[in-house]
Amino acid sequence: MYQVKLINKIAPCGLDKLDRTKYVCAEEVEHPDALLVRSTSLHEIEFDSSLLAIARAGIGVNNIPLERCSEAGIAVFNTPGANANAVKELALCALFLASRKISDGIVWAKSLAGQAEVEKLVEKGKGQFVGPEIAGKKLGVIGLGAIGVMVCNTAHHLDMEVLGYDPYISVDSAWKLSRFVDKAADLNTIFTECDYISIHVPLTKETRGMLDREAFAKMKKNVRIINLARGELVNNADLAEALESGEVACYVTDFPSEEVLGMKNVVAIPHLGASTPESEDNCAVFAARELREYLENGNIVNSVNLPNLEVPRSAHTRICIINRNIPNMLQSITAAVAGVNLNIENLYNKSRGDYAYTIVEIDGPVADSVVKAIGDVDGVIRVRVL
Ligand SMILES: NC(=O)c1ccc[n+]([C@@H]2O[C@H](COP(=O)([O-])OP(=O)(O)OC[C@H]3O[C@@H](n4cnc5c(N)ncnc54)[C@H](O)[C@@H]3O)[C@@H](O)[C@H]2O)c1
Ligand SMILES: O=C(O)[C@H](O)COP(=O)(O)O
Repeated sequence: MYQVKLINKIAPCGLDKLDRTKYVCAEEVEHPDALLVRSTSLHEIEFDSSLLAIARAGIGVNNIPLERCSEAGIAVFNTPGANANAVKELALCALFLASRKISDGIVWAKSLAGQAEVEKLVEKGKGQFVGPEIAGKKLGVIGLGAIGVMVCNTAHHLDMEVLGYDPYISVDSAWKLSRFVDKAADLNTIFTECDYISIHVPLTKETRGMLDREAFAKMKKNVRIINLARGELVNNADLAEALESGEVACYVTDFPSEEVLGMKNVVAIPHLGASTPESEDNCAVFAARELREYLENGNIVNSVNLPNLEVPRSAHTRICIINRNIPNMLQSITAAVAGVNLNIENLYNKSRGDYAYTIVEIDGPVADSVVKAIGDVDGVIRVRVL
């Protein structure tokens, strides 16, 4: 039986994809083959040597120690695009929240409860919540992946002028992007020209703090910023200054922190971007399928730390090897197999950065001694026989 440890609440329709005659899925699992996780941080968690895979039912993997996983031969997966529509819808909502002082207005209206002539008070007091329309304004979108592209395309239909920036845009995203979205040559163009800026990039060493004092100083006075991606993309101390001085008119974030909650003109949403039944189901189903394919067939689909390699099984046995991307690996691995006179039916190998993945198919059983010989090859990190 495969043991899958559930770190967060995962939608049941995803768990249904894991056949209970082959899988145990529970919060308490002693020696897990796999973890299913959402946003809980795994950085401080020690992994059992049994652990083969982690599936993130969602996109951001900054809660997972990727380097440590790669070194331990643990494949990490996420679910690209599976919650993009939910975040796009919240981003549209955030555009209006950033403009129209809706959340302050709602709080104020509620505060009128119990007072006489509420209708009159409403008409008298509503002037304090005036905010601009988004039509005709310029929106800058940083990061044109699954979410960013959808935000751009929809904002165009709301009559905004849209500028997009992504130096690493994928061919797939480029195909999906509306021709009405203009390409920003650099971040400065987004900073200097836009009335609204929405950020949709992963949190990495490169993007951490990308909105800082220098960036705010270049922005138009009264710019409105939407951050549904990760709190750490913004330098909080610099943001506080920019909000205080009025340089930034409003900051809408899906990542409240104590610091941010203390700032003025902040609209804080409690990380609801992917919290729709549709996206929770999508992510859970994607993640469960990725785990099943990896555990049962050794196929890697949507990994964030290892090369993707998906090929149909066409022989009795599969030897799946995670190895370093260094010279002579294939020669050493095939020598270990040939040493006992086994014939290789198929051999697949793909690399990604410092790591590579090799599938060797043999038309018959494979002795433990062969597995040991492969495992002993310098540069081999993990061997599995399926
Ligand atoms: N609030 C939520 O609940 C929620 C839900 C999903 C995703 N997210 C966050 O949103 C991020 C984006 O999600 P996605 O599904 O669009 O991911 P994605 O991988 O499809 O797109 C990310 C895009 O960012 C681009 N990028 C990377 N570095 C960049 C840089 N320095 N400058 C400009 N562009 C850069 C990439 O090229 C890619 O096109 C996730 O990484 C996650 O942190 C939040
Ligand atoms: O990166 C993501 O996919 C989002 O931040 C969603 O996180 P969640 O699954 O914890 O809602």
